[in-house]
Amino acid sequence: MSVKGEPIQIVKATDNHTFELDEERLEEVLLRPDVRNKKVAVVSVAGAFRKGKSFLLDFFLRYLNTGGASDWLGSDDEPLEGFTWRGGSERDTTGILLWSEPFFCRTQSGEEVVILLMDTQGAFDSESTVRDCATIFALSTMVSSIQVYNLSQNIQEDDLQHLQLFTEYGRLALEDNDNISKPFQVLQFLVRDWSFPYEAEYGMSGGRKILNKRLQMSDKQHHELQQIRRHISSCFDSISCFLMPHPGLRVATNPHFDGRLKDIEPDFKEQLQVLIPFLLARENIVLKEINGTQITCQELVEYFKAYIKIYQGEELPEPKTMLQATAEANNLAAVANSKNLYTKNMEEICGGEKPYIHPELLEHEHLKCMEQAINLFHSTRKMGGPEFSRHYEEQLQAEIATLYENYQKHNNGKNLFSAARTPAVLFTMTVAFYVMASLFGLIGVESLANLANLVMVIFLVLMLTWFYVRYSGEYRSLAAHIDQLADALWDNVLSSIYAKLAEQGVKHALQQQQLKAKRN
Ligand SMILES: Nc1nc2c(ncn2[C@@H]2O[C@H](COP(=O)(O)OP(=O)(O)OP(=O)(O)O)[C@@H](O)[C@H]2O)c(=O)[nH]1
Ligand SMILES: [Mg+2]
Repeated sequence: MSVKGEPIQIVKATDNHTFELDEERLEEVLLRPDVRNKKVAVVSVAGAFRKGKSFLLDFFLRYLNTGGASDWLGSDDEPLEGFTWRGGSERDTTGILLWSEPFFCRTQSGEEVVILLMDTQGAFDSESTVRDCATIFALSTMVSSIQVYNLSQNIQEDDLQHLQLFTEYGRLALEDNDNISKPFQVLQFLVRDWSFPYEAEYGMSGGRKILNKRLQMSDKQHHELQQIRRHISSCFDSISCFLMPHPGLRVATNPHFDGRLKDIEPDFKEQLQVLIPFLLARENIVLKEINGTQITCQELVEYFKAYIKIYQGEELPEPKTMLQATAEANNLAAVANSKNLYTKNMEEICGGEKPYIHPELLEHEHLKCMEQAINLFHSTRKMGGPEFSRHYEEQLQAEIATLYENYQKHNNGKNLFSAARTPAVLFTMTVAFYVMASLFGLIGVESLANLANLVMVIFLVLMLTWFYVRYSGEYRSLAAHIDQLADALWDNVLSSIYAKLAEQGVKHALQQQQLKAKRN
């Protein structure tokens, strides 16, 4: 008996690694008048590519299609149809698919609800980025009430690591992340081709045994292992595991196998009859809840639209491969270390308590410290290779440039003359005119001596006024005018005289340094 309906692609992968929601087709299914106001259960199967996800979903279809009748598994000679599945090593399913026919079922309270089946793109194929895989897994976990995590042969630590990464990507997208209620509902680990029934028997109880072992936490465990386990438990309301036997070599290797029951090992069929009712029987089905409230099909459409928008936007951080993330962390740590070395060396030269140093000398020291910092960056072992590190070296140089700018400003602030430039200029002018007045007096040119005296008094008065304004905080605009006058005098007259004197000083200091270096 063939199943009514067809798989419809509701989430499509585009060429530039983004996903698009086919709202029209989604609404065709979920906004049907007999469906839209009913509560909904969404069962999704996700995991690595080529591991029999679509194949399994077709048995889910058979079960729901017959309403769970005792002979739901079908006859021996019937090919398995529904979500497309096939043999081979290349990926098949892409994006997210939904079965076009919703299934109705009456819960124990007598309410009629809708069950939807969802097939997903397999993770870790050679065409998908980490972000693609994380998006599909996160999206399907967010909209489903039961997420079947399909694994091959065992639950390995890397399976848990990926689960952690993907669920974190999902949790990040949920706005009401209060960290108290768990963001997702049922997680069903499904281990395919379990080959150690003598250790843990097929089915639920063996699954529980393995799951307890894998998710067990102990004080002796490394912090990293504990953290993964804590994270996974904090994401799902309920977690269980089921161990599936191998379906037989004809299923796994025969290119002409079309899903007929007679080609499938009896153990596999037996366990299908345990697993599927456990997930889909009306007394077990879990309805989709968001923030603790059961939602209808119509509401699910809105959530779907909102969630996909988040993944299309730029606001979420990009999930990376392990090497990329580690290399990034290594390089950032090396940048921070090198920057610290620069700061430490520069602090010794021109830090808070150190006296003013001439700008040219400061630049000389800055270049020396920067070279040391960059050498340290080069000599630190980092993952990712030189190409990858180049970008971080540029970042280091930019950060050092900013630090240097601040040191320059700080150093200038320490220059007594620039801090007290106005009084110094006024004082210099007062003294200069006093000397001039005395000289003119000495050679008997009284009129010029009087003029110089007058100018000296004016400068003296300006200086006293400036001091008064600075002390009292009154007439501040007057002080600003005096500052302007002093600046003009400094720029046009005094600075060139001072610069000549300073140049001589710096030359002398550099010569001394070179001599010292030669002697050493
Ligand atoms: N070893 C093994 N093979 C299986 C099992 N179930 C199905 N297969 C075979 O695995 C192959 C792939 O099945 P699909 O259902 O297309 O796999 P999929 O996970 O949907 O693959 P993608 O859509 O590419 O992600 C088929 O040849 C199936 O016959 C199983 O439990 N164990
Ligand atoms: Mg598939």
